Amino acid sequence: MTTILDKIIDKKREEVALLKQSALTYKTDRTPISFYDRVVASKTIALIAEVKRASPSKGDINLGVDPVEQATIYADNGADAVSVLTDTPFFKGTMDDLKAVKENVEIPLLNKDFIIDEIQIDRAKASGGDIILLIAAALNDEEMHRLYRHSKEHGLDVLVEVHDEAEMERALALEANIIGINNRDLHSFKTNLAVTERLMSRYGKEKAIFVSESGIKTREDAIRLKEAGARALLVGETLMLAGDVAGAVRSLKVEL
Ligand SMILES: O=C(O)c1ccccc1NCC(=O)[C@H](O)[C@H](O)COP(=O)(O)O
Repeated sequence: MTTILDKIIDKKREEVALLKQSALTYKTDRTPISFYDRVVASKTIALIAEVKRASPSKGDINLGVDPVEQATIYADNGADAVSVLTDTPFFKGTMDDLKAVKENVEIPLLNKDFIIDEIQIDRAKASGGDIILLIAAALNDEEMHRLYRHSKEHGLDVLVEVHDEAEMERALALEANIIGINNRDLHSFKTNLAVTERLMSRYGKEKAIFVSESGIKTREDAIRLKEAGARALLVGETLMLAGDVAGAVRSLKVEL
């Protein structure tokens, strides 16, 4: 059965083909900021706070958001990284959002996109990204290894995202040091924090930093995921819809 991810990746292939045809090159000598080091040093659960205008599961979430204003509130209230969704067709984000946030915020930035080719990694780094995302469900082993190596050679952190045991085994075989467990089912779009609990109980917490992703709403959720062994949380919709964004960020930063 075709998932939304298959549709997104089909569109991404067109985007990558156009990028490769263009005369643009993505060279930069900047040194990315380490998210991994920040998490290891942190005494609280780390928070990756996301700028997310829209999504396939929810449609429009917050189209009027100013990414710089939102990211500044995140950073000023204790977020450890900002995730900027740069996919346009499905999430209504842009690479310009990432560049603008980079100019104004000093914590690490995750270029949240659907990476299938090295050129997107080079573009991410040149546009201010410090972390890139590799989604196990979208890549075969050869692609994951090649793209992981390319990112590491360029000094970037890599968040390797998994949904189930089989993908977790592949991420661990890669020796990924940051693994995201996505609580969102790609078929039904339903989120279930028990996915993190199930995978964390099966795989040793020592092998990587585990980030619980999607469907996180409250401080109680953060405590539950910390108790399951997660060292970091990735939160989008809850923060994009919060009346008090600063308070929402602070409430998720639970002590380890
Ligand atoms: O959010 C979606 O609808 C979605 C659908 C298909 C693939 C990816 C999707 N989201 C990307 C993400 O990983 C989330 O934006 C991120 O984990 C934050 O989730 P949330 O806090 O539930 O907004």
